[in-house]
Amino acid sequence: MTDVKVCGIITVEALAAAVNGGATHVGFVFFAPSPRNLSFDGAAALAAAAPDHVRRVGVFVDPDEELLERAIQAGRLHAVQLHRTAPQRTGHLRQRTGLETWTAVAVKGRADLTGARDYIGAADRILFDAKTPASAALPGGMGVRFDWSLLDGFQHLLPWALSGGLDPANVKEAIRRTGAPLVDASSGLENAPGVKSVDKITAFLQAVAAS
Ligand SMILES: O=C(O)c1ccccc1NCC(=O)[C@H](O)[C@H](O)COP(=O)(O)O
Repeated sequence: MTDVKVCGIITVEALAAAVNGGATHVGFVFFAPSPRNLSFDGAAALAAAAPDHVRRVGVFVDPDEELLERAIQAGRLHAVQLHRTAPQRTGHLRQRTGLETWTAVAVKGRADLTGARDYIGAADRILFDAKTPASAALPGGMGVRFDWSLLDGFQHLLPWALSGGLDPANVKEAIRRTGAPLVDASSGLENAPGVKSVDKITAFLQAVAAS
């Protein structure tokens, strides 16, 4: 069975759809420019509504330690996911927080994959996500997909996840093609940026369960 992270949840309705549909992880974004950005109060409210068996992952872009600490407490986070980071910084934050730590590796070409090896000993999981354009405001959550064939024959030395442009229509093929142990989606489960669709979340989780 493939694990699923529904990322960018900001309402209890979306949270309930993810939990009831069998998501193993939910993602709370703490990045002000994102349409999915959560306040600390918002994160606390969602955490109070979430059963503990569904892992709460905080999503951060090169965060300072105060933001990280406050978000971890508010969202009672089980894990942190770091974008635009580096191995040493990741290892430092992992040690400081004591939490499971994911790092996003932005992929456009095969050379991008090799950077994942630098996180051995620093991160607990690699999230292979599509590289968003340099001009984009966000490093994730943009519905950009990378060429899954780049993962062909890649030797994964850490637990990993597949992300970037996944939606209810393509996730089965993504799992078949890559063998991903965990899939992560955000904008493909929305009707507009930041507006999650209960129907799309449900359909996504059903498609994963059927794969
Ligand atoms: O989702 C955001 O707004 C976001 C903002 C800043 C950094 C990361 C962000 N999302 C990270 C995720 O884990 C997304 O689920 C992942 O990038 C895939 O997004 P999508 O292509 O929209 O499914």
